Amino acid sequence: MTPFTDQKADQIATLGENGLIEKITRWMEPISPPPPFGIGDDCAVMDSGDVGTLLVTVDALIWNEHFDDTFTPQEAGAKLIKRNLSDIAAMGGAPAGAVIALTLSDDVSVSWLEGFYAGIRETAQKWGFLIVGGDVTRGGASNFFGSHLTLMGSAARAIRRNGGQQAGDYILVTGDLGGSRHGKEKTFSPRITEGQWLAEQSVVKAMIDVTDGLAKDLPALLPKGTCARLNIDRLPISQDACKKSESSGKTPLTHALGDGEDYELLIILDQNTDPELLLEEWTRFHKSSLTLIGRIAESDESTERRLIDHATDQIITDEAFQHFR
Ligand SMILES: Nc1ncnc2c1ncn2[C@@H]1O[C@H](COP(=O)(O)OP(=O)(O)OP(=O)(O)O)[C@@H](O)[C@H]1O
Ligand SMILES: Cc1ncc(C[n+]2csc(CCOP(=O)(O)O)c2C)c(N)n1
Ligand SMILES: [Mg+2]
Repeated sequence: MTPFTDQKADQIATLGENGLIEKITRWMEPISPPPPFGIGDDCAVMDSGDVGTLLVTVDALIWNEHFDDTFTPQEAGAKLIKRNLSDIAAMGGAPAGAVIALTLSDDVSVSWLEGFYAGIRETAQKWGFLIVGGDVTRGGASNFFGSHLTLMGSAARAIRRNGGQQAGDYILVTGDLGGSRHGKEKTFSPRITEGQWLAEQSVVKAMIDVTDGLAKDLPALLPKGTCARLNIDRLPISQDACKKSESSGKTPLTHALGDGEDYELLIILDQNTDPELLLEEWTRFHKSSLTLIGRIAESDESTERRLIDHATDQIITDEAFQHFR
């Protein structure tokens, strides 16, 4: 029996990425605790007694899915590390050690791999953690390169996706959004320092990193019975999103909400605080920007977990990035 099928109804493409993870969550239920200890957050949280809170995350870098021939091998290696660091940042953590699994076809170049590992080495050194092992396995005769990094870390206070946020709380985002294929997919810097600083602020309730686009990652922070009311004119839309819109025929807003690979932090702030105070403090410590983009609000069924344009009351319908679609 092969892992593959010709039956459309049985293909993961019919299910979509979210549907597949929902299924896996159900299949795993007896052996997988609820988040943040199991499936459902940026990292899994493990209680390690007196060492503090441990974080674990795994993310892939696959040829023609996450990088292409415009990448140098160093950029590809760095991206594998930075994608995982972004998830540690989203919990307010620091990286501690990692293992790498490679799945390679026979024709992968040794000199390319050397460059790939140089990118890994430089990036891990920059962020101060060790690669403690890994695995190599064969992925067919030709044209396959897959890599997976399992990264462990720790956090004094791990910020979850669900931190008891509710209608009235503020929504903020670091950096700017959209157009990542124009360069940010290679040059982004994971928001590790920013994530740790935010975790020290008791008014920060919840956090996620924006990898699939605001249109998908913001709903993951919205409790049942709520929506996000956004001040669209305040949304930090990148220059690259505007550049992209010139050739795509889509609006810069559509790119900002749906391109993905922003690797920014999306933050929920307690409503019983003045967000201006946090924004002011922020500028004293960080070069990157932080923007207040809206608030969580109560919703009816038709607007539940949707993004609403606060100025017009219209539902924003943009699609985010999804695999298997
Ligand atoms: N194959 C799988 N088996 C078990 N759990 C999974 C699997 N794939 C994803 N998950 C879990 O589902 C949750 C959501 O996964 P998702 O990949 O969307 O999060 P993420 O890692 O933050 O996103 P990204 O991959 O864009 O960085 C996470 O808790 C993750 O550990
Ligand atoms: C060759 C190539 N094709 C497509 C893209 C765009 N892309 C790939 S993965 C992803 C979102 C997060 O994925 P994941 O859920 O795997 O973390 C996006 C926006 C790219 N960068 N390079
Ligand atoms: Mg994440």
